Amino acid sequence: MTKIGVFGANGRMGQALIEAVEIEQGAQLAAAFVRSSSPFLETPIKALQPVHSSELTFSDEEAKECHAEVLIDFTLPQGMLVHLKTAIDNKVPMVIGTTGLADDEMAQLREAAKVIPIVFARNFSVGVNLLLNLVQTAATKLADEMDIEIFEAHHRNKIDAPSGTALAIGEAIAEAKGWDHDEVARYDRSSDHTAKSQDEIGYSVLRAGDIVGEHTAYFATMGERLELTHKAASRLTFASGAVRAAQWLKNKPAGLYDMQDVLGLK
Ligand SMILES: NC(=O)C1=CN([C@@H]2O[C@H](COP(=O)(O)OP(=O)(O)OC[C@H]3O[C@@H](n4cnc5c(N)ncnc54)[C@H](OP(=O)(O)O)[C@@H]3O)[C@@H](O)[C@H]2O)C=CC1
Ligand SMILES: O=C(O)C1=N[C@H](C(=O)O)C[C@H](O)C1
Repeated sequence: MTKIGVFGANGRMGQALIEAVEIEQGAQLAAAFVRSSSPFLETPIKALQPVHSSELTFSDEEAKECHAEVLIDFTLPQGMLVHLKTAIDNKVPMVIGTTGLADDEMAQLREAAKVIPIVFARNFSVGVNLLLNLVQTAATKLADEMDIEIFEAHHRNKIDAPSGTALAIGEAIAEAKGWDHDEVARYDRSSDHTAKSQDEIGYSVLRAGDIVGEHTAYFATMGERLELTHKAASRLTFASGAVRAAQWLKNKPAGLYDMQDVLGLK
């Protein structure tokens, strides 16, 4: 049995994580945390996620006392860093799905992984993690004059762009091509009126309605086009992957792991 603590329990992913812990065999909810300023503090978990118990939510400042064997964070970068400090101070492994991390925030995560085991993934679905391998095959096997573009679509409330998954796909392609991702990524064509180069990865973004998460990598040339697409239909897909990662991580040594490690896809 793996006892799991969930941060951001009132968030979209927090609620999906509580449901996933309930569903997954061998997982148990140690505690659900919200911010100490949250209107959801000390409300029944059942109010957030009906399938769960009527135990109350705790403040994330109380996480050190919850006896969780693994902590899961899908919040925002500034919240994740506070929660990460709690995990380090208490030597508790952590699963992190928060996206939109700046370089210095990513550096802090890497430092933390020298002390505790961490699974960090910008997408916890099986399909996207397979897609990361498929785009590398396409990037290396297809002719060099292919145009490479990445499109992502998400719900209206997503604030980081491009999505963490889109960037992970672009970074996987850049690695396969031997490119420096930061040099080849092109995010905005509105002020740069030059033709498409085959040595660049273009990104485009859509935000609308309740789209859970869709990603397409395009490999196009004259006369043909390959599109590799993943569509998530439910947040439970990501949440179940994160709970699986937590169970996998429980007894691992300190280090930075990703979902491909968990799934054995490397
Ligand atoms: N890796 C993956 O597979 C996936 C990653 N994500 C990522 O997960 C993250 C959350 O997404 P989502 O659930 O849709 O977002 P929501 O806005 O629904 O939830 C965010 C949660 O984080 C909490 N939070 C925000 N800031 C802080 C802070 N400073 N300290 C403590 N808690 C804080 C919020 O609390 P409050 O309500 O009090 O503000 C809320 O509970 C995003 O980064 C998203 O990209 C999402 C899906 C899949
Ligand atoms: O915010 C979301 O919703 C999602 N975020 C992740 C990302 O940024 O890639 C994963 C998923 O697509 C949903």
